[in-house]
Amino acid sequence: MSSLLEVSGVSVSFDGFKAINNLSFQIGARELRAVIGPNGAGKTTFMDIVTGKTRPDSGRVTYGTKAVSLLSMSESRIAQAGIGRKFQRPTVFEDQSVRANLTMALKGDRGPFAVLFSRTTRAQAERVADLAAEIGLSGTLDRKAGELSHGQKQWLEIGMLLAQDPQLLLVDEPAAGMTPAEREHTTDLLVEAAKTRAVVVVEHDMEFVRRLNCRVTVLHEGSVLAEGSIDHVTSNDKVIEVYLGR
Ligand SMILES: Nc1ncnc2c1ncn2[C@@H]1O[C@H](COP(=O)(O)OP(=O)(O)OP(=O)(O)O)[C@@H](O)[C@H]1O
Repeated sequence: MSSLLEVSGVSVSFDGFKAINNLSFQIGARELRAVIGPNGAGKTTFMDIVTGKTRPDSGRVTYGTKAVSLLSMSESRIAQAGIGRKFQRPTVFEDQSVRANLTMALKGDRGPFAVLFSRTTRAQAERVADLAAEIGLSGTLDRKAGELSHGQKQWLEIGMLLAQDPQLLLVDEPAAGMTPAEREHTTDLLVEAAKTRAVVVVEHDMEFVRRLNCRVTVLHEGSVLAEGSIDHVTSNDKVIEVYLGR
């Protein structure tokens, strides 16, 4: 399988402390991957490097069929090239409807002004309806985003990212603060999204990771400690020692 993203031998230090240490990581074009590891393992820094927020001291990061280097690209160019990132806290426009939030997120630079004062084309309306169905918010399109539950806001934000049609989606702790039913829906949503793109999920909740039913990468001290199925990594002695506990 050819990789969509390839990180090779990447290191980065902050004030002499190696947060990422000779890290290598690959993900295929239609793959769901969970990234786990103890606090301070380097999960956030890894995503910061992929999205261009942090520049590594050494190593390579290449992306796409032409294997272009992301290291010389700005954060906004990396986003335009199809890498989307969902942070832990949802950042939807609370005063706008779910429909307006999704419409604004569609490709084509539709800011709030354009959405409020120009007509939405039929194609855009259909795309918004499809996205709402995909994230399970079809029944809430006319409600203000601020009225949604925490879980629904997270799904709306995932929908807004999907509206940009990213090839690689990085998602930080999507299950945090969700009810069991919301977690289940989130699992389905991420599994579905990964059928047409690569999705990396950073998550601490092991039950949630198990339900994703995907390959798992365990980070520790800025490197890959173990990688494989959930059963493979959770039976690894080193993983038990540094992360899961005995
Ligand atoms: N800008 C920075 N300056 C100094 N140290 C940093 C900086 N960013 C990260 N670090 C350090 O690098 C290490 C890795 O941090 P990172 O946030 O990537 O870990 P993490 O795996 O995401 O942890 P958590 O699960 O707690 O979110 C930590 O020891 C952290 O304190």
